[in-house]
Amino acid sequence: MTARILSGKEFAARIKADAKAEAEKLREETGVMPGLAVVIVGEDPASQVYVRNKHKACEELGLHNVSVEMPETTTREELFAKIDELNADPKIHGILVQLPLPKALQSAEAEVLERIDPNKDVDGFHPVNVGRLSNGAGSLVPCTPAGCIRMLELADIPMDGAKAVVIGRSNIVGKPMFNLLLQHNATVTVAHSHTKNLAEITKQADILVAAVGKPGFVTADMVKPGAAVIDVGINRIAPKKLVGDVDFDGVSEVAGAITPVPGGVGLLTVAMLMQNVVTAAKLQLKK
Ligand SMILES: Nc1nc(=O)c2c([nH]1)NC[C@@H]1CN(c3ccc(C(=O)N[C@@H](CCC(=O)O)C(=O)O)cc3)C=[N+]21
Ligand SMILES: [Mg+2]
Repeated sequence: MTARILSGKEFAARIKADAKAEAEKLREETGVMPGLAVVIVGEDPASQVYVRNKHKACEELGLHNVSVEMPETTTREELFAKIDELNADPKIHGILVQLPLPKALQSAEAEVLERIDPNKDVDGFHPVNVGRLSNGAGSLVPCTPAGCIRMLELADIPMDGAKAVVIGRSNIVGKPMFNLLLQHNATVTVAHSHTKNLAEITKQADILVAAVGKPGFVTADMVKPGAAVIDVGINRIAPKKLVGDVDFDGVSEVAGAITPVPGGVGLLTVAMLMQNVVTAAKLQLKK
């Protein structure tokens, strides 16, 4: 069997088209065009692809967008002041502070994320939005997991009653993915680096999500025949070679559906960010 390839390009195009229509309607009705600010502190080369793709997507949708570049030596207070300024800026509806922060600011990461107005938090990382998601009332949900769920819906892959296994328990992917799959009535297991007999668990999954950060970690022997395998890994193994957490060639012989890297989940992440900017603009107009 050869798996159906779930094209990030195709699903991202649908998510962006919906967000674009919503943004245009909002502008007609209120005169407001949603706007995004991306704050980048220092120069992390891995972040640059993402920032470039985000910028292109904003242009494609006609969204207002600004990049705020701050030096590596930025202090916690300077970053707070910038966030306060963006929180107060009526043209900016979404604020994203690119992670990881430089070493000197990493201990302040939680404070930085909490400084962002929760209704402008298009990453969905603010504790208020984490709580809303956990309570089932999330509107600004982390882009990567939200994009994966939207793709499963668009691809008609059933979540209701399915057994889902998420490998990885990060705040950015694993935990919000758990909450979203649960809300869609999947039976969800979260596995991680301390999990025993991992393959025994992953082999039960109808939906297997890999968010580990290790190239080729998920191999064919860990996958149930016919399963949907979502590869969230972004591992740069050479300057121009990006691979996921899934051994794509081996696993695509066993799985029913699989996302490639590149061209998979990364594109969904950017598309869902666009949707979150529009959603954030609506949240602010309601106030
Ligand atoms: N506050 C914050 N929010 C984030 O969402 C965030 C972040 N910080 N820091 C970095 C990571 C990484 N990330 C990516 C998203 C899309 C692609 C992407 O567009 N990938 C394409 C292109 C890959 C390529 O050609 O290199 C693909 O997979 O096909 C990559 C990486 C978002 N992140
Ligand atoms: Mg992918």
